[in-house]
Amino acid sequence: MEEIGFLGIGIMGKAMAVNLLRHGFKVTVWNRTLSRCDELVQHGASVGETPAAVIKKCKYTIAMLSDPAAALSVVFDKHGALEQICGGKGYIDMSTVDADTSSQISQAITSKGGSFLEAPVSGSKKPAEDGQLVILAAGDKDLYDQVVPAFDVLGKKSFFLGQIGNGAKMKLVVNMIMGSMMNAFSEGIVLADKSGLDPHTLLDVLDLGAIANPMFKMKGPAMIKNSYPPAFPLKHQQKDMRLALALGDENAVPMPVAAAANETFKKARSLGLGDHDFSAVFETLSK
Ligand SMILES: NC(=O)C1=CN([C@@H]2O[C@H](COP(=O)(O)OP(=O)(O)OC[C@H]3O[C@@H](n4cnc5c(N)ncnc54)[C@H](OP(=O)(O)O)[C@@H]3O)[C@@H](O)[C@H]2O)C=CC1
Ligand SMILES: O=CCCC(=O)O
Repeated sequence: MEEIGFLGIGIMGKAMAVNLLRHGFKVTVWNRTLSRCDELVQHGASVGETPAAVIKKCKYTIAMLSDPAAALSVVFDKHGALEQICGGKGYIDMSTVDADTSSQISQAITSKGGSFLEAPVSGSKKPAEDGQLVILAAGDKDLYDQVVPAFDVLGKKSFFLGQIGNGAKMKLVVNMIMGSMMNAFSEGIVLADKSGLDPHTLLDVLDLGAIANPMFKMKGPAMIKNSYPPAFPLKHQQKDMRLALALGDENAVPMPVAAAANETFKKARSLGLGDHDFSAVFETLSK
């Protein structure tokens, strides 16, 4: 494959770009806080001074940015991706955003002759480091076929879900379920503890039953120790609950459980826990 551009070297972007470099891809990176690119240079990356400079250099550019405002800013602002996008170039936004944001970016890119894929991912820091993400792509099928070699490095499975918006919606549905589950899990740990049970035994019992899952297994022991090293920042989980609730609103789907979960994530943000892992929502219940 040609050289790949990578915009956004946060928790996920860094792990994904390093993974591409490890597998022999040439990668040019950009990050708003440019100094965060230094570590990538040590892994063999080149640095672009602006998103436009990266697009100019690379046939394909991936973006992995925090939220809709960031995704739009990197495309539309001065020295943004749109300034250099043209026929023959592909832009792949892997950030978690809503379908409307993705459509706006798609329309802008394609109106300049470029091709566009949205491709949000399921899986967190460790799966990103291990190339075990689940990729939820939608948009330009030709571009999808061209970037499969990169997706094969980044993920264990890619889905092509059809028209723009379907990847974004699938991702929001998955994260809405995850956020609600994290709240129920947190309540369960607190209930076990306060009613005189050993929370570690609860984890063992859960792990042997029908609701066993990697999230409970991975995060439970740290939560019991009130430790929340950020893999998936809580502020991003709350953003995803908010966007999923808006999708529910558009489609007249009642979501009382997700709405309650969103409130606890908001409460956690108000307590200054936004940059902790989303499992820190536990703090709102255990205090
Ligand atoms: N962490 C996870 O487990 C997962 C995260 N996601 C999604 O992936 C995306 C990235 O997440 P993650 O890496 O965890 O987040 P981080 O907060 O670690 O990184 C966010 C990135 O976005 C950049 N950014 C933020 N605002 C702007 C802006 N206005 N203009 C330009 N760049 C900006 C940051 O730059 P700077 O360094 O300058 O702040 C940074 O590169 C999010 O959409 C998240 O929901 C999806 C799956 C899993
Ligand atoms: O968007 C973040 C997803 C985190 C995960 O799937 O573990």
